[in-house]
Amino acid sequence: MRVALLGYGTVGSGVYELIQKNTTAVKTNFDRKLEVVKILVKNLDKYKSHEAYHLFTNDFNDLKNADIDIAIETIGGISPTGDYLKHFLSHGIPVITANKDLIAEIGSELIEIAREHNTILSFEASVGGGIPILKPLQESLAGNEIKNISAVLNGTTNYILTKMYEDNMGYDEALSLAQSMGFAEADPTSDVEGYDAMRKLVILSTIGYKKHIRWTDLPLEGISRVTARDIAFAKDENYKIKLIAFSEDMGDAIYGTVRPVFITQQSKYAKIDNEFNAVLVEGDAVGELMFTGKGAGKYPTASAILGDLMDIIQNKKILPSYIYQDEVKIIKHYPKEAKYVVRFQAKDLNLLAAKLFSLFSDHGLKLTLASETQSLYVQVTESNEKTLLEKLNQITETFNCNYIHYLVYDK
Ligand SMILES: NC(=O)C1=CN([C@@H]2O[C@H](COP(=O)(O)OP(=O)(O)OC[C@H]3O[C@@H](n4cnc5c(N)ncnc54)[C@H](OP(=O)(O)O)[C@@H]3O)[C@@H](O)[C@H]2O)C=CC1
Ligand SMILES: N[C@@H](CC=O)C(=O)O
Repeated sequence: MRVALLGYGTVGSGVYELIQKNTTAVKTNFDRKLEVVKILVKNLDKYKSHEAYHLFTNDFNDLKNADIDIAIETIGGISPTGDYLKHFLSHGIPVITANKDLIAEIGSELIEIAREHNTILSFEASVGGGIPILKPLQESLAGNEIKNISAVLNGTTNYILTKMYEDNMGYDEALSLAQSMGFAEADPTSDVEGYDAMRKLVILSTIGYKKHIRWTDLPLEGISRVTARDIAFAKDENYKIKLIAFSEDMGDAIYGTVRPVFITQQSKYAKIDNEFNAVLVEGDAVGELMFTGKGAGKYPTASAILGDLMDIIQNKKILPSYIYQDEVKIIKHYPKEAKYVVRFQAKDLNLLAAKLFSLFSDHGLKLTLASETQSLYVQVTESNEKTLLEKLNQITETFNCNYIHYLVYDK
């Protein structure tokens, strides 16, 4: 099996190493010779001293002209990657990718091309790093109606929040560390603003609910507005803050979001720290299942790619059930009763507190003053998020103040 590797960064180099490590086992177990024959990169000079420099190229035409059985894409982004993948698939060459941006954006189009040309597009590594989740969702859980999915899906932000919580590390230092360990995207805005987690949630939800969900349709908030003071408050109150992605099939509509939430120490996510991810799936037959493991990094991600590679070597021709049915209605605000933590920043905190009492006195109201940051933390229960926001917006108009509100997530 002649493999073309596109990209030789964190993930690509891991894939190369794992292929070298597994060639003998593949030969023994499947009677196939596995061989990387081309490696596409951007900057050829970086690889001059690599033992396999002769395989490297920065010209895609070299891959087009080579005799290739499988293409593995670890470049990232939409362009030119999308065109590269379309080229392979339309020539009947199976493709494995870790690229969630591409799958969330044009996954259905790519799968259609694969189907037309009787080939495969696999993307297990695009969600949850090393955690096998797409395959179980499509194959092992095929007899279930998936009710809801909730998850920690971004290693970088989970790492940052863990370091801020456990070690009082600053946001910038924690982000730099995550980048140096290869967890972050080329542009970490994708991580910290929640786009990466949202793309992954939409891939999971589209497969799980078999409904058309565009990643740009769902409300999202990243962690860039979470302050060190918020984390200290969470600690004082025995909570943690996590960037959680969750969606629920409500029959005629989908609720889905990525947002920083407060969780209790008893939450299923409380011990999912650093670059670890976790995906909690509820099926009507099986009930709740939780999948956990390293969601980012060189070898965990390469491990997921090797899993896809083994399927292709064994001639398993299962195309992901990334089926788009009719567009679904999206519910934008959390529709159920929940507890919230709201942080207000205002000049006159006493007046603000009086107003809060008048609006929320019978809603389990608890106020905590953080005078050093001129802020007030409010814990309150509301019947649904839309009602809460109406009240909060009424307050901001009256007091010319700003706020951030966190759902207290109860899983
Ligand atoms: N890092 C992680 O933990 C995970 C990453 N992913 C996904 O895997 C993919 C790769 O991520 P990662 O390995 O971290 O990225 P890196 O930035 O580490 O590596 C990207 C590689 O692609 C090459 N490249 C970039 N642009 C081009 C281009 N136009 N033509 C040819 N080669 C190009 C780079 O070449 P050069 O070396 O010359 O610069 C580099 O080798 C992304 O889609 C990412 O979202 C998925 C799961 C986890
Ligand atoms: N940047 C991503 C990498 C894996 O998908 C993350 O931090 O999770």
